[in-house]
Amino acid sequence: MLDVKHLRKVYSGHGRTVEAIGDLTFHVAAGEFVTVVGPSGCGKTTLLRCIAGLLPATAGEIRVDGRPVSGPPPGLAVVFQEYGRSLFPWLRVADNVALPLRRRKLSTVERRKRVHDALAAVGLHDSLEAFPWQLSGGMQQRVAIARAVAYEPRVLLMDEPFAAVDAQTRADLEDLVRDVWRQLRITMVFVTHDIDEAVYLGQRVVMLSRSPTHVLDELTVDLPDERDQLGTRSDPGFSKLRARVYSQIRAAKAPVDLGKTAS
Ligand SMILES: Nc1ncnc2c1ncn2[C@@H]1O[C@H](COP(=O)(O)OP(=O)(O)OP(=O)(O)O)[C@@H](O)[C@H]1O
Repeated sequence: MLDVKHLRKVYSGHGRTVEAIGDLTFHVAAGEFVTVVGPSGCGKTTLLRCIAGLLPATAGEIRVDGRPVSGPPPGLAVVFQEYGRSLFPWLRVADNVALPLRRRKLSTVERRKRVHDALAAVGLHDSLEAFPWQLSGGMQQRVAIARAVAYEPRVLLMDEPFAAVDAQTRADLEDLVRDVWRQLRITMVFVTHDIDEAVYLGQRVVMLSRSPTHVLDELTVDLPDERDQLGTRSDPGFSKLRARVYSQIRAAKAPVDLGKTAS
């Protein structure tokens, strides 16, 4: 479904050259939930922008459904970290969610149904008429997720989407994302610097080195599909997995701001 092959990305300009991504190769199968974890500044956002066709690769290739990415691929949606900047403050919630559907040839009835269903799926069926600035940060991020879901993407990329919300809201949103994935079986690529989040959410964790980035290792998360914040996180299997991810990244001499430490 998604193939990243020898991806390299170098930024240059204003007398400065940054090799953000050195040589990245990994594969994501259709319907799989893959989390990508790496230290702050290792090129996670750069990677997602390249996959989303928003940034050209310096070298290497990305394919979605076998087709090389040279612009935004059809059927792919992205949820960014900065929900405050991704929603239009002058549009009501329902109109924000309906926005990407404008290009699709849908009847008004079908469009309304998709918007309503997507907002219901994220628990915001009663906020259709609200403006984004009337909602909390967590609710705004739910709107951004609903907008992506309403589009019915085959691939959903998420770029540290919960980094700016409080711990309780973050836990709720993590469960929401897993529910959405389990219902719709979209192919998910979720990047985070939080090791616990990567293990809790993913079926597989791809671990990245510091820039110039390469894949350190990949780990299958052999935890049951049915997960919950208390039970799963206190499971000895969960602790083992997060310790493995933590030690891999620490062994690569990552900086200290790597989310939570393993115990
Ligand atoms: N437009 C740009 N021009 C030049 N350098 C850039 C640009 N965008 C990112 N970089 C550099 O590329 C590297 C990777 O940045 P990127 O934002 O992709 O990392 P990240 O892992 O997403 O970071 P964080 O976890 O802090 O969000 C960094 O050194 C950054 O300074």
